Amino acid sequence: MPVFYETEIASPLMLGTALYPSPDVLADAFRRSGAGVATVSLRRESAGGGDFWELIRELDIPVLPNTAGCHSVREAVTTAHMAREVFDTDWIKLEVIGHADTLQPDPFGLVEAARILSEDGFRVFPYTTEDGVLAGKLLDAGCEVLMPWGAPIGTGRGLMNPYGLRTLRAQFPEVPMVVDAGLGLPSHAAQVMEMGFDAVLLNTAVAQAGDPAAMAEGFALALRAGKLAYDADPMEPRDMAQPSTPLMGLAVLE
Ligand SMILES: CC(=O)[C@@H](O)[C@H](O)COP(=O)(O)O
Repeated sequence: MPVFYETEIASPLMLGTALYPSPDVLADAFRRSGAGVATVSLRRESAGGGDFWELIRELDIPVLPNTAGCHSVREAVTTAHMAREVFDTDWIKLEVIGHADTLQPDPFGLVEAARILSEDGFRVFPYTTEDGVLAGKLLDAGCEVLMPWGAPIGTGRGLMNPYGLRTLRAQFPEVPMVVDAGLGLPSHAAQVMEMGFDAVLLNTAVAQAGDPAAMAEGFALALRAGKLAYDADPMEPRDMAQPSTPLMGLAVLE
């Protein structure tokens, strides 16, 4: 199972806690999928109050607070400090949004905030793009985990740039990596694991499904299938057809 900052988590499924139709549905989705980490937003916690925190505590899994909605380094750093106090963890999923429409990360702000927070003892999980140069800068800034995007948050489009993600995975084979955001279907999660990534983080695809608990379980099964396939050393695709049935014993027609 994936290890992040010396902590092994019970499942490669990291699940967000926003957008569910009710707290009971949220709890069902977590239980049925056996998700390994719950991501929470400080803003959500502020709005939901003590009941929400109680619900998360009852899940009894590690909590990864995030700086969702932060558009500047200052805002993200301040939010991370507040989250550390509220959730009593030094883990922080760092989002510094650079574009209001696409919610694309701001690479410059992200690196700066990652450095400030790492120096202050945070264990940073940066939400980033699949850019390998940016990844190297984040590692230099103190990050020991990377969270490249699959597609923009909330789109459910699956992997926009599989080639870029594969390249990133190959460039830093020892770094734990979580593909975060934009996944819409369990098959997208299987694809991530087949590429050798360690985990996925998703929210909208489960929370907005007609049956969130069933969809969460579907993702959990797909992650397992993808990981099994990756570990089983899959065949290389080839261009030319090659018969899978031996030709020996074939009838000869004159
Ligand atoms: C929950 C959380 O952290 C989101 O910001 C995350 O990026 C998930 O994205 P999707 O909602 O697209 O799965």
